[in-house]
Formats: sequence, structure tokens, C-alpha cells
Amino acid sequence: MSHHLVEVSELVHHYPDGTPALRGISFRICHGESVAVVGANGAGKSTLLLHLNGYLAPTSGTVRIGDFPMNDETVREIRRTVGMVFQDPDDQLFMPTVYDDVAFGPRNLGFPDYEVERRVTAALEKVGAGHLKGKPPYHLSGGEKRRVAIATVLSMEPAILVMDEPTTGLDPFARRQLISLVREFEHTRIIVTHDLDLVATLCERIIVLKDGTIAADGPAGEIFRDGKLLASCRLEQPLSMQGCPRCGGMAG
Ligand SMILES: Nc1ncnc2c1ncn2[C@@H]1O[C@H](COP(=O)(O)OP(=O)(O)OP(=O)(O)O)[C@@H](O)[C@H]1O
Repeated sequence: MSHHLVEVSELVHHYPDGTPALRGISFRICHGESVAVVGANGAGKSTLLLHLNGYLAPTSGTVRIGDFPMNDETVREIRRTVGMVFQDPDDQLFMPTVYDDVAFGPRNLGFPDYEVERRVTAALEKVGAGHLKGKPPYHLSGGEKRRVAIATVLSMEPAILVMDEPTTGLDPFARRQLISLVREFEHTRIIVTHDLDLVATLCERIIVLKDGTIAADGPAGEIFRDGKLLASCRLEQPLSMQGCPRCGGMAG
């Protein structure tokens, strides 16, 4: 299953105004891993994600998805493999109805109508948004938009699911629904988030970014126990691991 591998080598990205957002990042993610990318505001998380499906091109260094090195010839193929859920759902929703938005990707790939319908129905059901399919996306609430944006990616049946701040704006029920959806996704998952409780629930590995470099990359439990590392990267333990201020016991 080599097409599920993500390999980033010496990745450097300078924005056109000269901002050095990534300063030489290397890691490898294998099929089936669930990896969180965390770090303070401005650490370079979104910039990194945008390289994984070729929305940004490296200033230097390489990105490889499975058998393909990312370049102008491979980027279309790679985008079929890497499903990217953006931070802002409005970046993903632009058709007159929810159904059309979720159908957009499969239609673009040339699937027949019955297959498009199967994928749309399955994706909307997974995010609990089947009842919204006839609605215009601009009439949805923020949390509904987020769920539909996730469905637009699931309908492509990607091998690698990449999510930028997926829980923003979700109510507790929708958050739980998202957690079980990500758990059920049997391939590779890469999640950028400030929601460290989500990380503790979903990810066995954490990559910590700091000022465009990797400050740590390892098992989530180890990283969450390293108070010095967390403080130096402006992070905190998940609430579920913090002692109760009154009794000293663990929350939950
Ligand atoms: N289009 C851009 N032009 C210039 N600089 C940018 C641009 N986008 C991001 N940056 C800068 O690049 C650096 C990394 O930004 P990035 O958005 O990747 O950080 P982040 O870790 O995702 O932050 P946050 O947690 O706030 O979303 C920051 O210094 C930011 O100001």
C-alpha cells in the first residue's frame, strides 16, 4: 500500500513576502497512522498541510505521496489520494446545493450517476447530514457547513484524510460524531488542531511544530508528559490529563 505513505524531506517554505514559514521539515507517515500536527499560532501547521496536496509548492525540499513525488505532473493524481478538509468550510462549498457540493468531486472523476449518488449518500450519512442534501450551503449553520465540508472529501474516498482544525464550531454531539467518523476511517489520518483533547482521543503520534521546525515527533503519551517541551512550544496537557485543582485527581 505504498500509495498511502507521506514523506516530507527538508521542506522549506518562504511566502512571497519573505516570511520563512517552514525551515527544513522532515518526517514520514505510514499507512494507517493517525498523526496530529500541533504547535502555537504561526508555527507553520497550515503551511505544512497545504504542501501535502500541492496547494503550496516548496521553496526547497520535497513532498512524496506514495509512489509520486509532488510536482506539476503528479499533483492531480495526488489530490485524488489526499482528501483535505480546510480550516474554513466556505473554502470547500460553492455549489447551489449540499448534494451538488458533495457530488462535485466524484462527478469530476467521471463516475456514473448511480456511483455518484452512492458516494454522496454514504458521505452525508457518515457526517449526519443526509437531511441537508437539498439545502443551499449558505443557509447552513457553521457546524453544519463543517460537516458537509467533511462529506465533500469523504465522497472522494481518499486514502489519506487531512484535516485542519476539524472541531471548530462543532457542538458536543457533532464533535463526538466527528471523533467516531475519524476513528472509523481505516487509512491514514493527519489532523492539525489546537484541540489537544481531540489529539489525546484520536492520535497515537504527534508532530510538534515550533517556528517552522519540528520540535518533537513521537508517541502522544510521551509528548503530553513532557511539560518542558509543551511549555516551550506554548502548549498544554489535554484537560483530560490535567489534575483536578481541588482534589488533584484526573478529570473525567
Ligand atoms: N500568505 C502568507 N503570506 C505571508 N506570510 C504568511 C502567509 N500565510 C501564513 N504566513 C505566515 O507564515 C507563518 C506560518 O503560518 P501558518 O498559517 O502556517 O501557521 P499555523 O501554525 O497554521 O498558525 P495558526 O495556529 O494560527 O493557524 C506565520 O508567521 C504566518 O504569519
